[in-house]
Amino acid sequence: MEKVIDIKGLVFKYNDRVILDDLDLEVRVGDRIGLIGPNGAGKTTLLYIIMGFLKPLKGKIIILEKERKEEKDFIEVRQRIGLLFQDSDSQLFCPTVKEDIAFGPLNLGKSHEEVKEIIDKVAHFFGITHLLERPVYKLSGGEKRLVALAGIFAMNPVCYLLDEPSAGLDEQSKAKLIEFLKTQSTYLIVSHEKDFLKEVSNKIFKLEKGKLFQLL
Ligand SMILES: Nc1ncnc2c1ncn2[C@@H]1O[C@H](COP(=O)(O)OP(=O)(O)OP(=O)(O)O)[C@@H](O)[C@H]1O
Repeated sequence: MEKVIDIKGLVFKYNDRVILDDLDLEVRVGDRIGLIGPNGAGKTTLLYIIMGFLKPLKGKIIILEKERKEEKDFIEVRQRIGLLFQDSDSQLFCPTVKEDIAFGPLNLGKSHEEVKEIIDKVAHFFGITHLLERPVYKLSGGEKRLVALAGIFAMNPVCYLLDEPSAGLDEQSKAKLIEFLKTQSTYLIVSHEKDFLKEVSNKIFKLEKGKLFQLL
């Protein structure tokens, strides 16, 4: 597989307002893409369309070499592409951190033994072992972000879509995030932090007036 995502001629409107206007996007294996753009430009909307949460008016969406149109086409997409929501509260819904991280791999059919090993590995990597038994709602914003990242990492996706992953992270947690990204090969990151994006991206695009412009 060469292209993970191949989108052509995407048009999306909220009511009569055009958000994405004949937009093309390719994410190839090995692409580490940074996506910037003004508030309200449509960056999150684009990620939601890739995951099948929003339906475009027009456009061809090929993900993992298959055209995706209907709801059922996106089941595989959601199993193999990891989305980090901008708001961690949209991501975390289990009573405890441990259950939240276990949810994805259990859903993928991993055994309880395998899931236990995965939880140990990702919790250790993100330095959140001490949080595993804690209720999710009692975590701080930065802790929630790390737990959400660990939950996606646990699913071993082929590509990550990360919506402002560094927002609210302290220096140490941001360094962890960067270390994590260096172990991954294919991702698209939405962020307003240009220095962070320069450090972790090999291509940078700007979304403006409904279209993507390559800056780097
Ligand atoms: N359900 C909705 N109905 C109407 N307009 C909406 C709806 N959801 C989002 N929008 C609008 O669509 C536009 C694009 O939103 P989106 O969240 O994709 O922007 P963004 O580029 O991710 O912005 P930010 O950088 O602020 O996170 C915004 O102007 C937003 O107000």
